[in-house]
Amino acid sequence: MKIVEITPSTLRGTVNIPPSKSMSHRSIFCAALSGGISNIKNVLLSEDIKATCEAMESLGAKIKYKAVDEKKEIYNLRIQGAGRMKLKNDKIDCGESGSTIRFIIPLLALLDETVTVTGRGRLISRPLDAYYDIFDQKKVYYTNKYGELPLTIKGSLSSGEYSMDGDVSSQFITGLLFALPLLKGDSKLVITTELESKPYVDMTIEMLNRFGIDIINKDYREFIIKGSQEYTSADYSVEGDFSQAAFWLTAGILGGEIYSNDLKFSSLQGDKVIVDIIKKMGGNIEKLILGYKTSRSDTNGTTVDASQCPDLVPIVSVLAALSSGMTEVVNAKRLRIKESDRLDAITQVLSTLGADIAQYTDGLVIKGRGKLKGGEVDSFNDHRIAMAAAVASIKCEEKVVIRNAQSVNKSYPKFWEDFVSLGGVINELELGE
Ligand SMILES: O=C(O)C1=C[C@@H](OP(=O)(O)O)[C@@H](O)[C@H](O)C1
Ligand SMILES: C=C(OP(=O)(O)O)C(=O)O
Repeated sequence: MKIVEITPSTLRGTVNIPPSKSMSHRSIFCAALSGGISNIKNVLLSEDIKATCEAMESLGAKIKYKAVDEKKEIYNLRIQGAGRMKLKNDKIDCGESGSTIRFIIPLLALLDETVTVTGRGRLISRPLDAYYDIFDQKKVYYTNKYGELPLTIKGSLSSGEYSMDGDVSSQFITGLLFALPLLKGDSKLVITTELESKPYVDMTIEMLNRFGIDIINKDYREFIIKGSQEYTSADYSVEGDFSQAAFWLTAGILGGEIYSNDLKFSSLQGDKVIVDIIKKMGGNIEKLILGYKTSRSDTNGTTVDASQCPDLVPIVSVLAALSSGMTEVVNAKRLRIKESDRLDAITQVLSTLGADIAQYTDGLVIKGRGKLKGGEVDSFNDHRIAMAAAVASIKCEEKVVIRNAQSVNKSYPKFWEDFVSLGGVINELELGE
């Protein structure tokens, strides 16, 4: 376990935002399913992306890694796709990556071979029921003890009508959109309730289009998927990650001046909305050529609807805890089934640091104050909680100690290095398990 002790300081300087995790997963999946060679450039080999690469190698893709910036773990990937998948390994470990497991399961259910998927940490119990319902309807055999991983599947999905609730996780919809075009016949995916995390579905469809797959989106209520489609190879360079940028943009508002570079303004990433949230709260944020500059500002509380940008909640809660007035985070039920129960984790962490915060079933209420106290907190093994606590330290009077600080490896292995490069003062301690 890594423990990071932070002595509060103002952060300032320039940070190159790491490549998007969501776009990396999607491009690697698509490249691996094509019959040719794709070059996927600017990939951060975080734990989750490594899980996706290994999973797709298990389906027959061959991946060559060329370091672009070894220190930052950024690589260009040359992916020889497997076309129609060829199962090389019947045990697939998705690590702690929800995206990897939810994107791959429908593909495995096309194979008609016995294959087991597993994972670690909270992934073991993160819900997959949306797929089990489909498997029951479509007569795909599966077995899982107590509803948890490992999950063994043997079956063959058939084309036709599929239906799914829109408020559990868009990752199930993405998973089906990857697999259904490969069936012989046409399919229709009906979303039975208002779809949450819509931008993630837009990102999926954009990536599928790049790789030659066509999906008709009927107002997020129905997706029409023609059968017998083929993935074609493509080259793609991964854009910067707005979910990660949110930490540094907020750090700039709380402290000195921070330049967050390598962001694509026309990105489909829903977490781009962090820019609007900061503006709405009264933060100084300026669009420059390469990204944004944020600088110390007095901000005010607001209402944040988390339904389309769940991953922003931990860091937006930090900003809210240090803004005047009340902030309400609404429509955030899904946060309870992420790497941690994020509504509970952020409430515990921020309360320990001295914030005034309360949780309810699907949201948070935060009463802001000028400063926090500091203290010792756990990341709950959740990367976004660790990173949010680190940014909160900027406005703490005393030291902040973060246990399980290695959880950042899931999406941003060089987070602590970037924190220090911006002037963060940390002491790291490695303890045995
Ligand atoms: O498809 C994706 O890349 C993701 C979808 C979101 O999940 P939900 O759809 O479950 O909200 C998000 O929280 C996750 O970090 C990444
Ligand atoms: C929830 C996340 O990822 P995943 O669902 O892919 O584990 C995340 O990155 O915050």
